[in-house]
Amino acid sequence: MFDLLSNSADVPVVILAGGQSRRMRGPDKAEVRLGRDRMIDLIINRLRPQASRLLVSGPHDYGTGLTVITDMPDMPPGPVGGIHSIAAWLAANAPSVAGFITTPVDGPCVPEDLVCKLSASGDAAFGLDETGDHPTFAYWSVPRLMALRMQAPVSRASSLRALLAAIDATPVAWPGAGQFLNINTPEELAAAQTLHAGNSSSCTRATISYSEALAVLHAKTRPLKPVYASLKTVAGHVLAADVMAEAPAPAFDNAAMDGFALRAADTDLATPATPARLEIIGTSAAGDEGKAEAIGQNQAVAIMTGAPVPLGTTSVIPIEATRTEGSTVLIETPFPSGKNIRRKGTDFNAGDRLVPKGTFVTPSALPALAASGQARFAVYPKPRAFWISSGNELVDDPAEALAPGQIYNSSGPFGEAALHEAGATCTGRITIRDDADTLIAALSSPAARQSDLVISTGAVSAGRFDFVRTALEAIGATIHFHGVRIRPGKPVLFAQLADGRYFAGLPGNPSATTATFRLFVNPLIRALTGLPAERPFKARLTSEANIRPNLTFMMKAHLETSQTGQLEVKALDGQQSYKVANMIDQNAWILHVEGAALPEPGTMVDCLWR
Ligand SMILES: Nc1nc2c(c(=O)[nH]1)N[C@H]1C(S)=C(S)[C@@H](COP(=O)(O)OP(=O)(O)OC[C@H]3O[C@@H](n4cnc5c(N)ncnc54)[C@H](O)[C@@H]3O)O[C@H]1N2
Ligand code: MOO
Ligand SMILES: [Mg+2]
Repeated sequence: MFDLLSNSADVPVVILAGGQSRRMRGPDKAEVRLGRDRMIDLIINRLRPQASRLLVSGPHDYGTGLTVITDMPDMPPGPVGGIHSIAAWLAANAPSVAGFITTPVDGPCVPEDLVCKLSASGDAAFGLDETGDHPTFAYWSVPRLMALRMQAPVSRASSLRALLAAIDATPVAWPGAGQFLNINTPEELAAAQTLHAGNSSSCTRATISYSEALAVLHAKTRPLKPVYASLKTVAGHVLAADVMAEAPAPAFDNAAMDGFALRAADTDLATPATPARLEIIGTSAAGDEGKAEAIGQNQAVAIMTGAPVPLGTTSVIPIEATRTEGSTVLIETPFPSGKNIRRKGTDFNAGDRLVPKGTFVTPSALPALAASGQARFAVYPKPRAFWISSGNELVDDPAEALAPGQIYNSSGPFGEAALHEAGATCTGRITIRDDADTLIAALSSPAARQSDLVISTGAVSAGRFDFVRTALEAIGATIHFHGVRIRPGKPVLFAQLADGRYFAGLPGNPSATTATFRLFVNPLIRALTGLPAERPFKARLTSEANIRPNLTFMMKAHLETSQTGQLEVKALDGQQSYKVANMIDQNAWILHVEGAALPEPGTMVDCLWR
């Protein structure tokens, strides 16, 4: 159940599903399918990235789990009654909500920036494009609607257009045509099927915030299916199950020093003039079975570090504190009891949880894993990633001289190394020309098919040859987000191919690539391997940071420890995303999240490791 009062800044979006579908001569439009999906589900998918509160105005929730607002009994049937009913419901159930957005259930191409644009344009607004006005795509003011209903009863004849005029709604223009498409007739349904199967490049880009995008990414990502690793291969993986100890460690009482196992009481009266004289009755070395003879009065066993202590031993005296004469050991001062014996089970016991699930296995975890006695460990596999650099201008071979217009592919090599560092394996890397068919072919190559995630660079922005989205849509991928309010890297895209592979479309400018890799691919790899989201750390800013409000900034930065051990960070000169030279000095990012106070030199700022 969602809480309408949790954040009054979020505008609720209500899907209008109450109308009859007379012209379609048939089923409820919410249930009509475009491709495999019901219209209502398509709309919900499209609205999710831009709206945190979705509701349905209609007879029921269509199995979506959304809250349903039904029309008030005293309202005339039709959309106007529906709008008044929503306003009254919100006024009663969510008094802090000032307005709401509506979108019709038969409008599957709803603009991805609908909520952002409509809610930014005053108290009441509606969509307009080259085909005219679209009163079902509108932002409605709750107080104005309530006031209107006080003035006069709602008339059966009134229209949405008249209602918008009565609350002084203003038009908000979208370029082109098609996003406000309404499916009213079988012909329009057929047209929409074509649009759905092909491209929807007419849709403008959503720009959601960094935190919203990260939330979408986390919501869409499931950890990979665990596999088993051996002691030899487990390092670098995340454990998918607790590792329990088979047996206690130490497995037996053993010596912590090279020397003699003895009974401390035999040394009680020792002095340099009258040393204790103990008979050496045997030897116990590491690896021995521990069957050395029990020690009796005035006896000792020569013993090595790690060797089992014989029965009767109360201490192990280091060899340096003794003198030997033939088969006798001489001890000149009393030696205390209980010294230098490592007792069975004092490290861990059988059945102890030695290493918890979710641990990233570093070399320092290996001693415990090895000591556990387990032969195999359930781990999340390293995500397999396929890297595609797109660009007609790109040259991979450094031996090749650049022709006019060409550049060296600078982010391809970065990709392979960064994937490795982030805990993934790179199943392949190719460079392709700027062309949708080539991308589609690359995605179905064997190496790409074997991967859990595909990363492309370039061709996700607004240029004529920026084909990534169109290509993905043509092969039935689901675009989870495209366009995030970040700098650099705003055009970044995150999607899932029809077979479930994740797809990150990183913008082509080199530091937009590295920044979006850090902001989204690193978290994706963490999520695929069951690791929790990473938290930034703080460092003192020692430079200016040229940051504007209303955007999340990733600044190339250099981090170091000051004389006093304080972490200090400076933004590098040349933040422009085409510049690569300063990345040599980059070992961190300054992460300024949209909405936070603008950082001044000397203040603490959030940082991410390189
Ligand atoms: N009208 C608009 N233009 C641009 C926008 C926008 O919103 N509206 N966004 C800008 C931003 S921000 C970025 S970032 C870039 C992203 O562009 P694309 O992802 O479409 O990438 P391309 O157009 O293919 O290339 C951009 C740039 O990067 C160079 N590049 C590409 N790949 C590599 C590589 N592997 N190694 C080195 N350099 C590479 C490419 O040559 C271009 O110079 O779009 C802006 N434009
Ligand atoms: O991501 Mo772009 O200009 O922000 O490079
Ligand atoms: Mg481009």
